[in-house]
Formats: sequence, structure tokens, C-alpha cells
Amino acid sequence: MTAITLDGVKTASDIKAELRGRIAALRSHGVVPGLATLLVGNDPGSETYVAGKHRDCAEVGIGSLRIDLPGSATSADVRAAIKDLNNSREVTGYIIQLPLPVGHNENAMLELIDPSKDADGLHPTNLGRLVLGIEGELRSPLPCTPAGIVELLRRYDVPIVGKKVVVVGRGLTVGRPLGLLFTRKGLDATVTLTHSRTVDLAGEVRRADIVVAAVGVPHLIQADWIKPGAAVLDVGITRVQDPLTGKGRLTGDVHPDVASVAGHLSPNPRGVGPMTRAMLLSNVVKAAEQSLLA
Ligand SMILES: Nc1nc2c(c(=O)[nH]1)N[C@@H](CN(C=O)c1ccc(C(=O)N[C@@H](CCC(=O)O)C(=O)O)cc1)CN2
Repeated sequence: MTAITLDGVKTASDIKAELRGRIAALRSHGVVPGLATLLVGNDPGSETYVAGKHRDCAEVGIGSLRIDLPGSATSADVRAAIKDLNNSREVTGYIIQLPLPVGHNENAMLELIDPSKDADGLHPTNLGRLVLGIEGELRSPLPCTPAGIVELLRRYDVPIVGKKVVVVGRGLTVGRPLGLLFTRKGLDATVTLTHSRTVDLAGEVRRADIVVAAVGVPHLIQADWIKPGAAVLDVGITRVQDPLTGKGRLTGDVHPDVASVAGHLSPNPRGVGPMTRAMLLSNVVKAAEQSLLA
């Protein structure tokens, strides 16, 4: 058996095509959705992701603004940039690219974002709304990677209700909010959130109908950990240098042999990463649509 590929590139492209129509409708009402990014330092991964976000915006017709601070920026510099973004009339939504360089308190910086401009759903107010399960008028943006994972499963008709989900990794951008999202009414999965101190990780993963690996440990998840037919989403990514060519290479958390056991598998790269970007665009468009209703 070879797993069906959960193709993030194709699905993200479908979503972008859908968003283009909604953006055109917004523009016809005089609303131009916009996104700003705040990047501190020159982490190569973060630079790639931020550049990708601006390319996506241009592709679908969202305005974008890039604020880059050097690695030497102090926490006061970052706070000042956040204050400017909060006060700017032109910027309706923005993100702080994570991780911030060592020495900056990420949670403290996220807390300074105006929650109504939080395009990433990572401000405590928006995470709190996720905890409270608030829907409807007050609907807040969902963190992009968890939203992308659920959207990818939905678009491939992978059943979620009543299924056992094991999430490997409890980080802020993926594991923690994903557990909340999967257990929301309507999705109704049973979630086990595992981490570095979990006893018998392989045993936990073996019970799962859906496995999400988001730790950044190359090939941690082995084929004999997977229940035959399970859906496996490979999220964690590690940049490794090929000792022969010296070139950088991306390696996911899931061993390639998993493809012969799983029912569905999101590759890495080209799986959840592009979905993360598509969900950011979707958050920006939804916020603009809500501003029209307000
Ligand atoms: N403020 C945020 N910071 C971070 C988030 C986030 O959602 N908000 N998530 C990740 C990084 N990320 C988005 O910012 C992200 C990760 C991966 C991709 C992606 O398209 N990856 C490609 C591979 C590209 C490459 O690395 O060369 C793929 O998987 O095919 C996009 C965005 C942490 N920080």
C-alpha cells in the first residue's frame, strides 16, 4: 500500500484561487486587505517564510508591508515596531515572524499586538477565544498551521469526528492550539498531546488514526509506529547540510517508509507548510470581510 499524498501545494493553490474572488469582491466595496510582517534577525528559514508570505499576498491581490529589524535589535526596538504597527492606519493586520532571536521574550511581544490586528491568531485574546470555542460575530483568527492541517484533512475527506489524534510536539504555533481545534464541537476528535517527556511515544502513536508530527526531529516517526491506514501529517522541518554537496536540504519528522503503512501522508516540504501560508491569507481576507460587516 502507498499512502495517498495530502498535497499542500495543490490545495493551497485551490484556496488561493477561491480567495482571489473574495478579494475582488472586497475591492469592489473599496476594501483592500493588507498584511504586514515583522521579522527580526536573519534566520534563513524565517527569511524564506516571510518572503513566501509577501509573494502569496502579491499573487492574490493583498497589499503587503515588510518590516525587517536587524539581529542586533533590542527588545525596546521590537516593542517600538509593534507599537507603530498597532497605530498605523494603513496596516489592518500583521504577524511577528517566530522564532524571535534568543534574548527576546516571544510571549511578551505577542501580547503587545492589538488583538484586532493579529493575523496569526497567536495573541492571548485570540487563543483564549479558541479555548472558549467562540464562533460567530466574534470569530477570531485561528493559528495558521493548525487551521491548515484541519483544512487539508477536510479537503481530502479524511474523517476526523470521533477519531484518535496524536499530536507530537506542544509548541505554540502547532501542537497546543491544534489540540484545542481538534476537540472543538464539530471536529470532535479525541486528542493526545505528546511531548519530550511522554513515556512510550511509539505506543501512543500506534493507537492514532491521525498523527501530527511537529517537533523538528528528523525521521523520528517510524513506519512500525503507524497504525495501517492512519493519516500522517509531517509538520516539523529541519534544515540539514548535505556533507557531500554542502547544499541545504529539508528533512521532516516522518521517516519515508511511513508511506507504505499510512493511508494518507502529507509530505514535507510541500504539505502543511504551503497550507500555513494559505491560511494566513484566509485570515487576512476574513478580517477584511468582517470589517465590512462591522
Ligand atoms: N508568526 C508565525 N511564525 C511562525 C509560524 C506561524 O504560523 N506564524 N509558523 C512557522 C513558519 N511558517 C510560517 O510562518 C511557515 C513554515 C513553512 C512554510 C512552507 O511553505 N514551507 C515549505 C518549505 C519552504 C522552505 O523551508 O524552503 C514547504 O513546507 O513546502 C511556510 C510558512 C514558524 N514560525
